[in-house]
Amino acid sequence: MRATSTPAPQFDLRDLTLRLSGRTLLDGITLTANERRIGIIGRNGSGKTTLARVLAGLIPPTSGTATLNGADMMHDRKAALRNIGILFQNPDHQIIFPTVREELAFGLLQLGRSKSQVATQVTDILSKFNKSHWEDAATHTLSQGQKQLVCLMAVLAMAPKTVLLDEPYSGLDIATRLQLQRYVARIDTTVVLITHDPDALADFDRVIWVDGGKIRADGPPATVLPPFVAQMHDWGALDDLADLPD
Ligand SMILES: Nc1ncnc2c1ncn2[C@@H]1O[C@H](COP(=O)(O)OP(=O)(O)OP(=O)(O)O)[C@@H](O)[C@H]1O
Repeated sequence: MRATSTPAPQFDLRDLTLRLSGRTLLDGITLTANERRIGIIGRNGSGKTTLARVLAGLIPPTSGTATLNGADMMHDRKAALRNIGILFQNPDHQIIFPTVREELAFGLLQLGRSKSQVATQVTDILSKFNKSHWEDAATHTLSQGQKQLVCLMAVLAMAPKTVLLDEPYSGLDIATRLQLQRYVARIDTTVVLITHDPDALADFDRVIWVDGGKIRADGPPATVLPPFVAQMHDWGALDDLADLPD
């Protein structure tokens, strides 16, 4: 009988720990995940962005392992480009090219595509978002929401298996947020969304609550979000903003 091999889980984190400057930022995180919509919530400074950076292979963990679809993002940069695309909170930290065309082309060139393939794919992604008229636009003239959409298109053009969005809606007005959320809802691959907005995760398959670099709760939104919101209100009644880090 032919042996059937089970595909590696999309995310496989084992005892992931990160210590920097004498502080433990991630503390023994272990989980596997295959869901299509995963939310990550937690207080400011709880370790969400740090976890995202380790997942994407941008920071090496101090100990433990993190693999995505069986590949170690830290040691296999080609696999990292295919597996994960990240949209950070501030598009100004992500956009480096003077025109939208060059910005969208960059990642595709990194994937080794030819110049003519890249030109076609840039045209395609702009047309998919009804933004063909943006191709020659100067990136510095775009609004925050427009820049965020350029970053999202740049990520999606590379067709990664997972799209990781780190607070993509902060700094956007309600209308722009709703428009961008609509684009995100249409993404037909796995989405990991880091957010402070519990409502944005109500329809998700799974929510992971990170607290002090550890997983405090992990499950469906209906289980994880109510205690999270209650805890946030309890903390809101304190004045721990006055505390300084150790
Ligand atoms: N390079 C670094 N060296 C030392 N400490 C760091 C470093 N980067 C982040 N930290 C600390 O790690 C902790 C977690 O930061 P992180 O940015 O991951 O939190 P977060 O949950 O994404 O927060 P926010 O919701 O505010 O974006 C914070 O206390 C931060 O000060």
